[in-house]
Amino acid sequence: MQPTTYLVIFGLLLGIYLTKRRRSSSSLPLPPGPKPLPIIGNVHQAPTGKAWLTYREWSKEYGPIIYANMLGQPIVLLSTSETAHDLLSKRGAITSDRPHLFLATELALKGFNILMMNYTDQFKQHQRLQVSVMNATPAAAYQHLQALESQQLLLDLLNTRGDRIAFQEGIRRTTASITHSLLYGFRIRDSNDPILRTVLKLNEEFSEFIKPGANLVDQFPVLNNLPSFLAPWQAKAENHYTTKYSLRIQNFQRGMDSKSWNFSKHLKAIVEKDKLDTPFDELVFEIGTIIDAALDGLTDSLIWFVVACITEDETSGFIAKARQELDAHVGRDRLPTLEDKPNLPYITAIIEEIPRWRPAAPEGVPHVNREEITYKGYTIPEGSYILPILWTIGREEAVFGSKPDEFIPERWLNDDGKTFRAIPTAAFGYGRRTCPGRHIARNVLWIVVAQLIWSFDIKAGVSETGEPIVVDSLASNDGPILRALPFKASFNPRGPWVRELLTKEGDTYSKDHEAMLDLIGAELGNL
Ligand code: HEM
Repeated sequence: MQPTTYLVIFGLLLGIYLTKRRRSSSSLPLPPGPKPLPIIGNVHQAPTGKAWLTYREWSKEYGPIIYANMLGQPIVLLSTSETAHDLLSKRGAITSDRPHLFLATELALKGFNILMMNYTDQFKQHQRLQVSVMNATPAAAYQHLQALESQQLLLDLLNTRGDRIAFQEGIRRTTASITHSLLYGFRIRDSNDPILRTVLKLNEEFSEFIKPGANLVDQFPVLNNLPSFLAPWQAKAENHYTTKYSLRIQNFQRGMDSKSWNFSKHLKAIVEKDKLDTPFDELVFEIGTIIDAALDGLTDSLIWFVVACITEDETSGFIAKARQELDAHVGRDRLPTLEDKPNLPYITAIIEEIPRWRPAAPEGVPHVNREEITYKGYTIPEGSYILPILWTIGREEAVFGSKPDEFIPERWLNDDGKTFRAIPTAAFGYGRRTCPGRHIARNVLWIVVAQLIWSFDIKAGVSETGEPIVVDSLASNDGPILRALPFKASFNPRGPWVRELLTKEGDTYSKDHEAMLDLIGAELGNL
């Protein structure tokens, strides 16, 4: 490189540093963390992949609250339930904003994404809309529709024996069909459905956009003035936005045209009735973002459950324990339903253990503090990106007990095996930005997991020579959504009663889906 090039890069870095540098009024020190270099801070130590593993190591060295600085941007990593609750829940009034998006992501979103919106009055209005369809009471009304899709998954697995299909696709169809039914009133029958494929592609693209350093323009916004043939991110972002826009408008219109009740109709009616200041496009994008947020968390958690089954330590035998409970309380003549939940605490413990063991967002979703904070003798500068590291928080032995890397549902139960220990969950985030879909998520996971355990022996897939294929329970992508790498599994019915029951119940596509949605609408209308 020419010396002038070095000079230009240095100038740009200095510019970024000076713009982002925070001035503190406090005399208290910053929290501990890896030693920074002048100007670039800790950029040279930033993890290049699976950051949650590095952050866990840092927490062993520096403690529960860590400070790092990326080109002047303060980053605060929290590794315990206590620090996350203190800073994100108790001080939620000042720690519920989100970071500025990178420029390329801004271009791709053109401004609106509720997940990344600051905690403003406009956001609170959206939150009220979400609560009307997602808090615990309305969530309970969706259980029959969720059970219908779960039953379809069982049938699909039964008819293909699981090992001959990519069972992951069957799970994805199920979660996509639940979400699209509720939000827009139509089912997804096939994992190759073009709507589902487009949502997945857009989610994948979005994950790429938000990665630090994904596009040079994120670090050097001035580059956006280059002619478009030298600025490839512009076309990429425009294409992302237009695809998303047309998908969302089409889905919303389908929701409106559908004969039955759905979230789109319900939320539009609230906006009109309460004369809310929510523009049409914003409502349409809000509903689309709910699909994006729901789909990955649900699908990946269920796939991690299959990993837990395949890699379970024979001595812990969590499947055997769950079956004992199912056999005692449900029997073999019917599938378990959410109404059985009070009698099946071990299944509920499994549902809590899945996202502790493999959190959908292992590095958390960043919060931003609008004011400087003093905490435990440290100062946290205003505008810090505060990350609850859900991977590490869920592995805190003082809270969750020993062997935190292992899948042990018992950690959620008292010694009587029936009542629950009062331990904080981490997987759904904290404070005013806690996942609003957590009630729906827990119900979906509960129904699908209970019915899968009731129906199948879930084992590793076999090689061409008939040997079980070993699955590495840590094999995953690099995030930000934790996804198991593809693997084979086999789903064999536990006994003849399974096929008998599922065959007798028959194909779910002949059921009156619209009537089920209308029943939900009537129930919500009575709340
Ligand atoms: C196992 C499944 C799921 C997991 C583990 C999960 C986890 C999370 C986490 C960690 C956050 C960020 C919280 C924070 O900022 O502190 C979040 C946000 C969100 N989740 Fe979920 N989620 C799941 C399923 C769902 C479902 C089913 C829905 C919708 C039906 C949903 C809708 C949302 C939305 C809209 C947000 C943004 C909230 C905000 O920014 O205020 N999630 N989720």
